[in-house]
Amino acid sequence: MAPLIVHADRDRLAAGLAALVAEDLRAALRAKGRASFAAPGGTTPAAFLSALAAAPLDWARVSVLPGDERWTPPEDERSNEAMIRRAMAAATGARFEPFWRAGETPESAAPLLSAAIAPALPLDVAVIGMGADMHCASLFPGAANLSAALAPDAPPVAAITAPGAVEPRVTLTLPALAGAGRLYLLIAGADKRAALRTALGERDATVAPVGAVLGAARAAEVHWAP
Ligand SMILES: O=C(O)[C@H](O)[C@@H](O)[C@H](O)[C@H](O)COP(=O)(O)O
Repeated sequence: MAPLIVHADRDRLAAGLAALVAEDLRAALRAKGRASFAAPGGTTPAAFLSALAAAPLDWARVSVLPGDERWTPPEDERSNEAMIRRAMAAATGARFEPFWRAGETPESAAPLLSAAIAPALPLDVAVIGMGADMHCASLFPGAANLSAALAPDAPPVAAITAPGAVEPRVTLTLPALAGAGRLYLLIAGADKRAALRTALGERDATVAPVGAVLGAARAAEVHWAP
């Protein structure tokens, strides 16, 4: 069971998790001379990512990739790549490895991306968000291809589209996320804490993908603030 760390407020959540992740990345740099970090999408993580980017790190040796991407160009405000680059602008020299590929579909890009990120695996750190529907990354309940993306032998990146989604997506799969040296779930608000409680009691991985990912993780923590 992943421990739940409760922070007094969202500022302390962002700062506290950033300090932990920065130390994880420094440890990887000391051990291997390089590090890899999968950043969360959505709206919650911007403060965390900005605080992390301000940490004194040799960012030129850190690969930063999105945990998932809405399949839209980085010029689009919905792009996770754009949000991550903006929030992490202070991480001078960080090696961003975006998922968006012009001229490709999620289906055609996924195997290319699996091959491209292979040298960065296992990830040193992955941080994911969660929706009230118990998805994480783009592992959405009810999505076509979800079971394949949750399989222990899934390739690192899969194409996946949530029912009624604005756009198709690509996502890191369960083995890529769970195989990270450190996996952190970053959530805020009472609704998500309640959804997490439900997810931890749900045995069907396709109903609660976040529960399956946390349950399979090498080392996971949940960080939450009201
Ligand atoms: O592209 C996305 O939005 C992410 O894939 C998604 O998993 C996100 O992390 C959660 O939905 C939480 O999003 P919020 O932080 O906006 O609530």
